[in-house]
Amino acid sequence: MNDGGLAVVRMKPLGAGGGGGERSSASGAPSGVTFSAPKAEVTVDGRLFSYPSHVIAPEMDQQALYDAFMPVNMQAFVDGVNVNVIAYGQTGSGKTHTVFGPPGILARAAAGELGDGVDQDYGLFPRGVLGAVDTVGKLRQEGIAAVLTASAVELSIMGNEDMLARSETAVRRAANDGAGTSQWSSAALGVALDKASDPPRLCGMTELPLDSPADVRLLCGALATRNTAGTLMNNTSSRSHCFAFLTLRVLKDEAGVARVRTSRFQFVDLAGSERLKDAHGASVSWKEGGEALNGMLTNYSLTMLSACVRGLVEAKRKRAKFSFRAFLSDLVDLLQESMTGDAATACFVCLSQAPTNLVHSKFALDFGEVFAQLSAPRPRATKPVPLALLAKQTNATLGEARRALQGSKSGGRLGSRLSRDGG
Ligand SMILES: Nc1ncnc2c1ncn2[C@@H]1O[C@H](COP(=O)(O)OP(=O)(O)OP(=O)(O)O)[C@@H](O)[C@H]1O
Repeated sequence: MNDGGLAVVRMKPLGAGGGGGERSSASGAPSGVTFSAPKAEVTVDGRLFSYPSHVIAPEMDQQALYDAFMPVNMQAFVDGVNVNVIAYGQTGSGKTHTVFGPPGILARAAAGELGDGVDQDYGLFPRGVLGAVDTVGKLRQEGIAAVLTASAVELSIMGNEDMLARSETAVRRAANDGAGTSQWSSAALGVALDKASDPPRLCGMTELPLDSPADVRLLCGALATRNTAGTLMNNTSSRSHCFAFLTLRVLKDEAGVARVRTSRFQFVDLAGSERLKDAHGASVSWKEGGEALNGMLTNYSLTMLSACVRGLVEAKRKRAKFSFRAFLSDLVDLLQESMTGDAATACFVCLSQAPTNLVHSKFALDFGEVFAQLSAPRPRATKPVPLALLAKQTNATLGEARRALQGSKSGGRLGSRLSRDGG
């Protein structure tokens, strides 16, 4: 495994659960989906897809998946390269399972039920977090100054939500300390996209320093607040795109100048692509209307992503100019580095074998096919920034934040472990 996993298809086990389309597979109906892991091929409804670099058989467990694809990407991250791990696929096909684990696992981890080590059901992210914490500990033992932080953001129609700030509000509310009684609003916890930075970055989100098992539990608790809802296709369907970030800052001495190199690892659990009729039924009631609208707009951002990838591949073929500016979607901006090849990238197309899902399965494989034609990754380590400059910028940001908070009702009280990210 040395390409990091640019075009991987992961087959969901027949009848693995989740409701909806899987029921028919569980009952043993002919599925119309065949695959060969050794040949890395999938056939859906008679159409052969032979582009995948790997086809993951349903019996491959979470540990084996991590071992096959993640060490090379984790090493790149530690070496200063930005990395994106993306799960794409129709609703209920196993994206959240791949990135985070089965339903409820993060809440159990947050409650301390799973201990401080790697649980067998953990997906790529919790495993990556524990691996990164371990690595940073080793760097520190070698005398290298390194800081690892985590952030988590949901991209939804209500705006981009800071999951750590939201969960802290929830914790305060539960503790009934009187500080967090208001409902969430995007104005209070929203995270903006800074398009001026290169590449575009989310800013204004909480960064949680990861130093101890308690920090990892806090992070799991924040991710467990993911916005999910039951649909006809998945009992616990994620209704948003979820970005979980690890940021690593390492202090280096270069020719007598102290510099900080920053690399970012984005774990991306995309919301499911779905046909509204399949997910919500032919007649959507008022009660379900909000969810259906959410699904429609989520599909819109996925369509935008797909159009961008296709446009870029076509522009490269014709040697024409291409600009990301036309695509009005934070999702596109945040994944830009994967499209240009500047970030190390693993893309997992998750696939259901259920006969009722054949059309969706073909859509998902179509996306993977185009994505696989993007530039081969040629990731470079990010450029270290002088520590003095970073300190100046951070102080300026803190000053602005203080001024903005002056007079605000809450006084900007945040938990002692949380700090606001300046960008
Ligand atoms: N490889 C797998 N092994 C075992 N169970 C799986 C696997 N993939 C998915 N499942 C199970 O199938 C169900 C649906 O999966 P999951 O919620 O991850 O789908 P999803 O693609 O994230 O859906 P949505 O887009 O609707 O959020 C879950 O119960 C999950 O644990």
